Amino acid sequence: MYSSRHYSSRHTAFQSIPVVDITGLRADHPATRQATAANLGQAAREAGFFYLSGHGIPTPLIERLQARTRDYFAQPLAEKMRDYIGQSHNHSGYVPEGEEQFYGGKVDKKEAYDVGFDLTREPTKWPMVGANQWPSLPGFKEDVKAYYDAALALGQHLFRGFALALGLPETTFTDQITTPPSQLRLIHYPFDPDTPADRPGIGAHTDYECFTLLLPTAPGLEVMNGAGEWIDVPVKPGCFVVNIGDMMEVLSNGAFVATSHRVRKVAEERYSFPLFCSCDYDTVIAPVLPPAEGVTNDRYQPVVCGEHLYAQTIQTFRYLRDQWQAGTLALPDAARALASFGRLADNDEAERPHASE
Ligand SMILES: O=C(O)CCC(=O)C(=O)O
Ligand SMILES: [Fe+2]
Repeated sequence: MYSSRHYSSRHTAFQSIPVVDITGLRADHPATRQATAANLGQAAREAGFFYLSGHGIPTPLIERLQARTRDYFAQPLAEKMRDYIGQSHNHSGYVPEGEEQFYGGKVDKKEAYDVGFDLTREPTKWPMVGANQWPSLPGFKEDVKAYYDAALALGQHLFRGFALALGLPETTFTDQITTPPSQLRLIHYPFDPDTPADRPGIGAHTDYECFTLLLPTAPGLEVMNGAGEWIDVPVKPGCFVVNIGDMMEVLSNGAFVATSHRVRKVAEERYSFPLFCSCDYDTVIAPVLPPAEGVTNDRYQPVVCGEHLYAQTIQTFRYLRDQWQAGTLALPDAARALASFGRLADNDEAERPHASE
């Protein structure tokens, strides 16, 4: 879900992130939808990170998701490990602290439960799409699925908005989204005053997919602006946080840039719920526009959406990396080194890790 990288000089030196109300995306009148999409486009260009209001997801769905998540993580580790992600076929389940490791980074102080598009007619031909592993906790599956479905539908609205913002037919992306490898993570950042100050909740990274719809419960999230400064993203009641991911950067030929973000050591117990919105696994992601200003013609090469995601996941999740290093699992063709987007890719070649390391 993440690649690590620094900042993009194509963003402004914003000191807070903009708010975009997307109520107008549901309007019957095309001009209203277009005007709303223009606001989306501006936020995606200038910051790559914004609050989303007018999302339309009912509060009880969110409250039930949060309550189930609290109950789930309050269980003993041995109970949670019964649904360890390493025993699933579609990369779903419990992710204990230390399972994910990023290049050169400290181990994140977090645990998670990951679910994907719950495609129960198994087997599928895609490694990250299939039937989810669900814990036996009563109501968990129902409430998490209900939230997933609502958030995925919201994501489809945004995909239509981004298409308009890029000057494309409204259904350009949604035509390619039927069984996407879009993951919802339930993340728990435990509060532990003894954690060293430099051990983050999540180290700096960009997200791999097109965009992310995030619901946080407490402060701690920071985003890097175009001047390389870390800017606080406090919780804004009633709003989601949206950020542009790697695939949208490619699609827009650099007009929208995936934005680096991180979660610092938390000052209170924190939960957050990102839905990583992707196109279908086999979708070839290639620029749909001429290069943005300052972007060379060959900067963005076509990449198979799911392969990019899977390759990055193999390199960061211990259970997959072990299989890869043992030779029982191959990286997909599209494998790129981690951190191959944005400024790190432009300027810091020497820092970039390689898939073989
Ligand atoms: O917890 C958060 O607020 C951010 C999580 C995040 O960046 C991610 O999961 O990719
Ligand atoms: Fe992220």
